[in-house]
Amino acid sequence: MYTTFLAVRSVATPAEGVSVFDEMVSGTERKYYMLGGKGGVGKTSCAASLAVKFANNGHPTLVVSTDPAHSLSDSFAQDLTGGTLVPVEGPDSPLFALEINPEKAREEFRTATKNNGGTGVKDLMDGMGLGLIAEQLGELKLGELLDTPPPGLDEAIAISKVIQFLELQEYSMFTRIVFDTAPTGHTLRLLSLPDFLDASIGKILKLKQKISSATSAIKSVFGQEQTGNDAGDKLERLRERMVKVRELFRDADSTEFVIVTIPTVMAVSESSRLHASLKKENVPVKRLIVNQILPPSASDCKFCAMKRKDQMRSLDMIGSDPELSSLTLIQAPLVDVEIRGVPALKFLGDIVWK
Ligand SMILES: Nc1ncnc2c1ncn2[C@@H]1O[C@H](COP(=O)(O)OP(=O)(O)OP(=O)(O)O)[C@@H](O)[C@H]1O
Repeated sequence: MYTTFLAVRSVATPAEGVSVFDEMVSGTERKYYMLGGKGGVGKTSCAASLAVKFANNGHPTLVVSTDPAHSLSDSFAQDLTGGTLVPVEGPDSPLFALEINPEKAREEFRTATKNNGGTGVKDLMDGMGLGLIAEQLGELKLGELLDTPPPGLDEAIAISKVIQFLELQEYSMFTRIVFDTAPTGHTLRLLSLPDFLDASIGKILKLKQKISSATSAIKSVFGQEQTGNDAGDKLERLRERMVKVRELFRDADSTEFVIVTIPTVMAVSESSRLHASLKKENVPVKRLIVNQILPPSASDCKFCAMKRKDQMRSLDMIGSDPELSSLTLIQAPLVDVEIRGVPALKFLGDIVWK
């Protein structure tokens, strides 16, 4: 059995009589929760426990991971891999998981782009004496961009894939969607990425348009069959989805980014920087989970006493940090067993999400 001591304290208390979780669970319109923070602080455990709690409170819920390490499978102690919707056994209402492998998503996108246009268009252009435009297209280096992706591109493509899925009928049932996001650095880069993608994809699309009007003029002279512009369409759809992701991240009515941290000076400092950058990007943040707090004990060993004192200092630091002090603080204890499987996640969820 799990034993714990728990304190959920609010620095900025939510509206009188309304608990943190009441606010999160109310309403049947779709809401997104994104959990982010430094590696290893407990994002996956908190995300999975929130998803279990939503499902146990009547919300058909989807929990998404774009982490190549497949930590959701480990956390739920069930095989949730495969890149498609997988039901999670245990909760009262439907809970599904979706694990997207970012590297695989980029590879799929690259293959599709290559097959549908990349080299195909170039060969066609060469054959028609339009090598110059083909070279220009080559200079845009889409292949290279996908071979050596800039930081965050994998996650961006993976998240855009999730957004694409969410448009499908089978996903319409979900009223709560919980993202177990990538670690801090990647998350930040991802948030600034859509602007970059927007610019580079826009450039590619313009050139594609130029080429297709040139080729259709030539084709109409020689009576050749018109080929599709699938790669262009694909890029356009990726661009549209990236814009959607950016809007979704910033929509305070439907989305909340929850920062997860641990009580160490390093983690708190990083969380403070994370909140500052999220604010700059207009991403709505209301809550900060401080996870793995040592519970008090009557018979304290010297190590525990020292450790707890250290943790208290970090908590005080949060209280006086200009970035973090305005957030609702949720303290979660370090429990004495590893949190794996639905019963353990329910246990953690009942502690964290009150
Ligand atoms: N409050 C807690 N008490 C005890 N163990 C915990 C607690 N929170 C998390 N853990 C354990 O810590 C480990 C890391 O947790 P988790 O995988 O949730 O972190 P993460 O931030 O998602 O990590 P990563 O960034 O590597 O994906 C796991 O073994 C988990 O069971």
